[in-house]
Amino acid sequence: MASTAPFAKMNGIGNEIIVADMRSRADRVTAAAAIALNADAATRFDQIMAIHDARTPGTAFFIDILNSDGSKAQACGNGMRCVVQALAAETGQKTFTFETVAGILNAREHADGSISVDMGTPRFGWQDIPLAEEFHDTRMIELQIGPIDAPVLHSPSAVSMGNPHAIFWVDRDVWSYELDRFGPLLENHPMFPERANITIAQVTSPDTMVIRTWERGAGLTKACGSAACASVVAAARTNRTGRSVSLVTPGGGSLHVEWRGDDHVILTGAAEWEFSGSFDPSTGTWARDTESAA
Ligand SMILES: N[C@H](CCC[C@H](N)C(=O)O)C(=O)O
Repeated sequence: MASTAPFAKMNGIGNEIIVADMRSRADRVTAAAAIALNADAATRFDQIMAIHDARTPGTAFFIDILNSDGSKAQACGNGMRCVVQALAAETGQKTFTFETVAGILNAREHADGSISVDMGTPRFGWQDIPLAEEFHDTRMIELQIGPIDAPVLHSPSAVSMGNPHAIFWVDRDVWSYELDRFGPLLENHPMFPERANITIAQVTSPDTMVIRTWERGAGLTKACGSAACASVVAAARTNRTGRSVSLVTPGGGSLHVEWRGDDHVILTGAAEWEFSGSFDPSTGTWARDTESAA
């Protein structure tokens, strides 16, 4: 058995996050540990954000991201805010430079407690997302679900925010779609060789949007930060909104996304600590800290 590592159960406007402190150790959180933690109602999560020692000069930490099915994710905006809040509380520092498999990213905690994460630059090339077929223009790709002559969802925009996203535009309330039924089919559609995060988005004004996301490797979640970023970028690219948009997510929380003139996408929102404990990164066996809140 590996020695235990501290963790904090947190959430980013309802996106269920475990921040694991893997500093000063060489092992990684295993897929088996992720699956075991997710099987326990008390530690059920959408992503584990594992903080490792830096491996590149100029960065403070390397962050490894796991989905609840044990697979790896390249980006997790809501989880990054939880990491920032945990590290800011520990160190008093307000700005951080992280490395993930998708590259370097900067984040900052503001005086009001909200946190902004620079999610980097979006990519639109079909090979970058990736898609299985060549599409010259990924603002709208050919993909539909439901009856062939009356599809329920069709013609999504596709975007990479380091991870693959498809955004289906809808006119009706996002709750009126059976995302729990269509999500798994679309996530695993042959169009997406690395699977995809599936979002339905209703634009409500040039600077507001409501989204619901079926996450790759995690299923329906209360919020998905990279999907919020992908949705705003795709909405701006298709002239549905401007480049600065507030989003409402199923957790009831709100996120703000700005696609800056320098092409970087900035995600801003809250993060919340729930309880702390320690766990075995190889098996997922865990215990709550006795002084930790319920
Ligand atoms: N909840 C995350 C996204 C996780 C994406 C993950 N499901 C993937 O496999 O790409 C967020 O806030 O950005």
